Amino acid sequence: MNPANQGSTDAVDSDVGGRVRIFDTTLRDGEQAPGFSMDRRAKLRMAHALEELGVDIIEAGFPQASPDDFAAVAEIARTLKAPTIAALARCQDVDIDSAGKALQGARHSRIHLFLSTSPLHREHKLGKSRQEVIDIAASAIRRAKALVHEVEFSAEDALRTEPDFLAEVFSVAVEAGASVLNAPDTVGYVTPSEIHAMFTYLREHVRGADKVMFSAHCHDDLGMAVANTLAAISAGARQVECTINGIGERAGNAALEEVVMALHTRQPLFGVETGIVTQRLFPTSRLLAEVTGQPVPRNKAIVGDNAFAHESGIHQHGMLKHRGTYEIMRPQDVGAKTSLVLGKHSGRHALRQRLEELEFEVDEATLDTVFESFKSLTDRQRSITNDDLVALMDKHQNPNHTAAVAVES
Ligand SMILES: CC(=O)SCCNC(=O)CCNC(=O)[C@H](O)C(C)(C)COP(=O)(O)OP(=O)(O)OC[C@H]1O[C@@H](n2cnc3c(N)ncnc32)[C@H](O)[C@@H]1OP(=O)(O)O
Ligand SMILES: CC(C)C(=O)C(=O)O
Repeated sequence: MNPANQGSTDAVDSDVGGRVRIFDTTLRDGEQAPGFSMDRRAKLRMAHALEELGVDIIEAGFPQASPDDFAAVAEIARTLKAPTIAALARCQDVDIDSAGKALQGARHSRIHLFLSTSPLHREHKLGKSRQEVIDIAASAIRRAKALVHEVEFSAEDALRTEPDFLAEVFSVAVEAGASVLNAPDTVGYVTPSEIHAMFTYLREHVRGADKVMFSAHCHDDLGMAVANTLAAISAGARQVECTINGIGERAGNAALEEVVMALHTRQPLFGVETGIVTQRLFPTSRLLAEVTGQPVPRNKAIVGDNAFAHESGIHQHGMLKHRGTYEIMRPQDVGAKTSLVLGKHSGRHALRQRLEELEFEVDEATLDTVFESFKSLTDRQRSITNDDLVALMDKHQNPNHTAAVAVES
């Protein structure tokens, strides 16, 4: 086993910074959302890409969900070398045994057990008392522990659970052998200050807290999944569960690329590192879009087409003087490129720069004239290509040339 991948070996201490483990659940929580399911072949392709990206743990699926998911987890477990491979299981023997079997070939294996702890879920979903929840969790952890290298226990709906009861469930989970304790915000309900307070409380009140790793798993129902994940890290979480492009149940999970680049870009603020090869973020995002057939929204942070694109003249002028005026990350650090898109909002500086790139010599008078034609064209056309510019210049230089007329019509 590679100690660097083992949850129990890295005691949590937010005050001294350290390494945050990236637990990718694109292939489990991500694929649970309508429209995102992946078959075994798609999962294997994504798993290889996630390994290249440098994630620490890949949650490959839920083996009890279907024969194909069992096969996908088993194949990923057999094939991948570096990351820990995790499989989800309810606290039921059938799920645990199935997960254990699927993970048999893995170099580093983890069963991820979950059981609801909030009053609402205890009463309406499980119909179990507090003590029954504790007993079921403990016996499931013991069973799982015999099958794999390590066990993660998730208290489903943790952030709506009474803190003292949650601390008790987690304390028993540690005694039973869990080495990672995940407190998910299952329904994306809390705010950053609330999740910070919960993780601080848990680290102070769980018996054996110093021997385990605390993990955050945040959903985006109120658009706070990434902010909440970062707040949990500030409170000592050293594993975070996230997905490529933020896909996942309902409004999704915390987007891996956003969490990682926030930690990277604001490193002095958070004082932690990840093992992510950030240059692989963009290609991995695009691969997911390809295998699921779900395009990435243009304005998506980090990996959307517009994340490093500038059309406004004032911004383009700033970018041409110093890219730091309008970009806080280097696009090449996430595997993307900057683009200055010419359109309705562009100004003379960007137009001149593009014309010079196209090897036109542009004096002020030419620029003024061509700029006027360019602006009229943008009222009819959303973006302007190099061919359009060549035609505009041709019309300017050869007013009687017929090819240029098409541009104006
Ligand atoms: C927060 C999360 O994301 S949890 C993960 C959710 N993901 C999924 O559900 C995807 C995969 N799921 C499936 O394919 C199916 O739900 C299966 C195969 C796991 C189970 O199917 P079924 O046996 O038909 O049960 P169904 O899904 O209708 O109901 C859930 C059952 O699990 C029980 N259950 C729910 N959570 C847990 C848990 N953590 N531990 C033990 N039992 C649980 C429910 O009480 C219910 O039990 P019941 O059948 O005795 O009433
Ligand atoms: C299984 C758990 C971690 C989960 O997905 C959730 O609570 O959202």
